[in-house]
Amino acid sequence: MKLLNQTLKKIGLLDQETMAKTKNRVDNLFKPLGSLGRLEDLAVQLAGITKNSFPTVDKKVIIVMSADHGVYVEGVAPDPQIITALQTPNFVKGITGVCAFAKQARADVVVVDMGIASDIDEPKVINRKIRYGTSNMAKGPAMSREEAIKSLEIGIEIANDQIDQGKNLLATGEMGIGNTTPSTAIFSVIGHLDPETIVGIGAGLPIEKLKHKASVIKKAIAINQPNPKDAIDILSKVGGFEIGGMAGVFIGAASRRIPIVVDGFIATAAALLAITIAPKVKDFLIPSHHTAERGGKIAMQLLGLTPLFDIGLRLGEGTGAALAFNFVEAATYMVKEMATREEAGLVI
Ligand SMILES: O=C(O)c1ccc[n+]([C@@H]2O[C@H](COP(=O)([O-])O)[C@@H](O)[C@H]2O)c1
Ligand SMILES: Cc1cc2nc[nH]c2cc1C
Repeated sequence: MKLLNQTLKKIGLLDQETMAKTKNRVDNLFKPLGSLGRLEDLAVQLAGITKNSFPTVDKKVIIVMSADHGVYVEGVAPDPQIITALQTPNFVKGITGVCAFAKQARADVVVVDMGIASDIDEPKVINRKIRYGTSNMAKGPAMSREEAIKSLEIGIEIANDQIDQGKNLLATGEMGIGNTTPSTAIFSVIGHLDPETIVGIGAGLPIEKLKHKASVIKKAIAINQPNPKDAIDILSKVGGFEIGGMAGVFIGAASRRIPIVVDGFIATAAALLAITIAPKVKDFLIPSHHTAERGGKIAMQLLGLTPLFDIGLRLGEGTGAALAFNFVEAATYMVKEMATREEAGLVI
């Protein structure tokens, strides 16, 4: 709890002066006013985060967190649970979806075992296993409050390690068979929503099983009664180890004034927990895409952010975040490389 509290105390506000200076430069670039759309907003946000009108975001990393879920036994996911353990080493081998896009974006991928249900025989996967999967949230809390805090603090430590190594743009991704179920529970609790109105197919659950998935989520909420105002309570009762880890990464990045990209449905649930713990974290978040998962649009509304693009992604892993890195870096090139009217010698 000490690391979490110390980190929360360090989170500041966006620097309004640098933002105003950058907005002025962007408005004076030789182009029609506002014609570079969201890239202009990104440039101003990055200036506010870094207190620098000309920030560099060339050292990028996607932190992929893996874990398993006790609620899997309720039949809420289409794939064998072992896929979490099988796919996780593939992230360090460079052969997954997120690795392909990270390579294109010149980003590192760091992989963390937060609580996979079996041991991972791959030394490059960082072993921060809290437990061999959460407990079944349809029967009781997914984890203890201590474990929830531990997951947040591991996320903070991983973010700090990466930033200490020089990373200046972070993102989170995840892998966890069944994790759209706790994510939907988190949105339902914080948004006071009936799970049936937002539940989706996840990695491809047959439509006829959706009602069952919603009923499992409803049962988990009814049994555990998470307090919608206490994100640590929600995380412990209906969350997951990788979800807590990602929430910790968001908090850690914000405390160091490092921009951080939010990926899809599960990462959005983690970001929502992070801003429920510390509302100031929101200013440091950059949402990548609208996931095609059914509740995705509502999830983003709960977070209060508008993603950069909507191209039907629903893989997770950090794939959307890796693509978004290109937009974020482009915004910094726009400010640096384009000339203002004055710099271009124009007097009209
Ligand atoms: O990020 C998303 O928007 C997303 C949407 C649906 C599924 N996923 C991925 O699919 C897995 C979870 O799906 P499920 O059906 O097992 O709950 C997990 O490994 C996620 O990375 C990810
Ligand atoms: C193959 C596979 C890859 C994934 N990557 C993220 N979630 C996933 C789920 C499955 C099933």
